Amino acid sequence: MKHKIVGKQKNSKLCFVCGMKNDLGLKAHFYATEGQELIALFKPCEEHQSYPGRLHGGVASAVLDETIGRAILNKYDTEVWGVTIELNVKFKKPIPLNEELKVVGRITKENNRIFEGTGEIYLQNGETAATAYGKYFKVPLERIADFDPEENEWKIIEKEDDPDEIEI
Ligand SMILES: CCCCCCCCCCCCCCCC(=O)SCCNC(=O)CCNC(=O)[C@H](O)C(C)(C)COP(=O)(O)OP(=O)(O)OC[C@H]1O[C@@H](n2cnc3c(N)ncnc32)[C@H](O)[C@@H]1OP(=O)(O)O
Repeated sequence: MKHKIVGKQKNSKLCFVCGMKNDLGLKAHFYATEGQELIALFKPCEEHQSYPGRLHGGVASAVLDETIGRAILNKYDTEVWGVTIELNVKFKKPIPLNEELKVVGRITKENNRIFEGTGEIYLQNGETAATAYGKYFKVPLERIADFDPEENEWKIIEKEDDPDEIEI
């Protein structure tokens, strides 16, 4: 299925998943789709392994968590932030290193205190490697972190190969 991309989310400086200056991080890029989903693209490397050649399940969980947690920004931009209070991940296939992976996340339920969502990691052959359900507590950003957007380099990072559509 082709997903039309309607926008790109911002990256940060040091977040493990989206920090562009975190040398051990995933440096994932996040694209909002026409269908109100969010797609993360990232390429794990050797430092992200568990068994040799296999992505660590905790790292897979981290990227699923952030993709679902960021999907709320498609709707509210930066007005609503959440902290994860529950994450349930199912690992269905080994996830390889050194190849680009796609993660899709979406919000499935929301009220004034929490939001919930689901997500999946897809292998290059289209198989679903992991699925997740996450629950998030809405917290104002100033209660989550002492966050200065400039200091934390919170900005859109444009790449020459930013996609107009993503096929999964
Ligand atoms: C510009 C910025 C750039 C940023 C840079 C880039 C980053 C962009 C990332 C964005 C995407 C994010 C994706 C990753 C997000 C994380 O990784 S966040 C890190 C992991 N999570 C956490 O640290 C959360 C830790 N927990 C807490 O801080 C506190 O438990 C909470 C959630 C704030 C709640 O605490 P509280 O305000 O003191 O409230 P409390 O009375 O304890 O609970 C309130 C209610 O929630 C319920 N509750 C609390 N915990 C739970 C639970 N685990 N399960 C079920 N119910 C619960 C309680 O039972 C209570 O219910 P009621 O009794 O009122 O009915």
